[in-house]
Amino acid sequence: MSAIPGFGGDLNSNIDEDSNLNKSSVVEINGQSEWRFEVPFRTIMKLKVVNGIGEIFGTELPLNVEISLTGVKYAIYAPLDEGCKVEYYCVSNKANSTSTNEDDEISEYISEETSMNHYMNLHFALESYRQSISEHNFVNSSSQKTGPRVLVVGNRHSGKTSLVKTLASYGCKMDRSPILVNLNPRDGVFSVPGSLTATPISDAFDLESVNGWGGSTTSGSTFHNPKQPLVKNYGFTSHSDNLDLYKYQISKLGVAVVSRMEEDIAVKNSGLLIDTPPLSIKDFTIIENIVSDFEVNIIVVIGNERLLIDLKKKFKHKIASSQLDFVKVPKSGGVIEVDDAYIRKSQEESIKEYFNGTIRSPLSPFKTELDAKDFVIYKCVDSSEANSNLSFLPSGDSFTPEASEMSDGDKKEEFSLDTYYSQLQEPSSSNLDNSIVAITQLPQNNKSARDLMNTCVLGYAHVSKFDDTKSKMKVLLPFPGALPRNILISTSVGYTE
Ligand SMILES: Nc1ncnc2c1ncn2[C@@H]1O[C@H](COP(=O)(O)OP(=O)(O)OP(=O)(O)O)[C@@H](O)[C@H]1O
Repeated sequence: MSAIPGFGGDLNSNIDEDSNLNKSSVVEINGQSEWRFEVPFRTIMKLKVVNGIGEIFGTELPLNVEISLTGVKYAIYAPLDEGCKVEYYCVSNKANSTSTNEDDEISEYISEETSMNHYMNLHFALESYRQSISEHNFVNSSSQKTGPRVLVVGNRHSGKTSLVKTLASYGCKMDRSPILVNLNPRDGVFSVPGSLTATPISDAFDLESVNGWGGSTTSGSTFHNPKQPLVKNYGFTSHSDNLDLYKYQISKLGVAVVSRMEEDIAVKNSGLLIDTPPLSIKDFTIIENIVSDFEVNIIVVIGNERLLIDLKKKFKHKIASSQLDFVKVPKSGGVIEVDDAYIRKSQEESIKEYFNGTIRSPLSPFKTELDAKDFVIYKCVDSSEANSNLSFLPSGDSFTPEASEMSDGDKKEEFSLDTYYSQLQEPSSSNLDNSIVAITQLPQNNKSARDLMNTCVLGYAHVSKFDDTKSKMKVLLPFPGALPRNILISTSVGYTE
């Protein structure tokens, strides 16, 4: 099958085998040390563990199996005293040879100062909690309890995502299935950036995929067990772009997660691991909302004494009634302050992977042309934009659905959509070209604002081109077949082929 422009096609063909950047090298990692390395997007590192046990953020690397990594900042940790021996070489990545300004060279060093022992202790504390809950639930079927609901907070680049990933991997190794909740819309976790997801983790992560997460059920059969995320569309990559919508989607995700746990005893015993965007004490209302929406009972603060003390003061009533515990863990010296160019590039790569798959599991996305008139399209409202522009809007230019279009439920609650979504009255190339749109579960004839807010996302599509004269849009779908005539929500997440 020929490749769709910009979406790569057969990813193996991107490897330029002739241009070896490096001859094969060997790294010996002592026990409880970690080998930290950064691989630019222009380079593919092929590595294998040839002796001992090595793990990346808790996911054990298979012995003598070569894996390919590109655009990553990782550390291989050797948990056992025997240490671990790794062989690697690098080749250039043809697909990205011109798309970034980085060097081709990898950077790497071994560090004996790792925080992994703290993270492992935290894991064992959570595991003994899960064990006691499992035993309780086994004998008391009528009064079941829930495993640890852990919220990880910290500064920007403090290693929150890496810690959550490590705890989920270790939990999975002990046959647990914790739900990994990603509340950082900047990262696409089993989905595209701009979404908030909750995913039960019952299999290892796929280290070779973008950001080391892996495929979801949208990807069909994948190398690892596909994960099945519950996706709420937020539509922006920063949580502050529409705080009301962000909080709303968090609360809806919380309701869904809590009821998911009620239905599955293995998940209920295992609890939750919640990753967050960088939050400070100024964002206390967000933290408070997350704590109540997800019934959080353990807050892990990474390397920020001040935040820990401030949060303890704010939550003293919950601490006094033993509803909430705090744990402080140090920040790892290996955490890298990634720049905006790297973040944007990895967002693009995760969108590309969503449609095109990985090296091992390439997908066949489906391109089709659709008539925009056949669809009802909404757009997420950028509240920072709205706040500055609102006063200039002529009266009557409000995006609140017409009274006749609102359902009785909405009228009763005086629910207004205009802080969250506005309908695209005139879809055009200026507002749809190169954008990611969410396909909701909601049929077009549903006029309830509340239903629109509460809908889940079936998947995402990419509008590559909008023809203004014909009012037709060229759309890329992750699956073949007709796009359901459901309401679409255009996000502010862009992608250019
Ligand atoms: N021990 C380590 N060695 C090498 N790289 C690491 C290590 N720990 C984390 N990193 C890398 O540092 C970067 C930042 O880490 P991470 O994403 O976990 O931080 P974060 O606090 O979630 O960031 P943000 O605040 O931006 O959401 C990532 O690319 C991650 O892979």
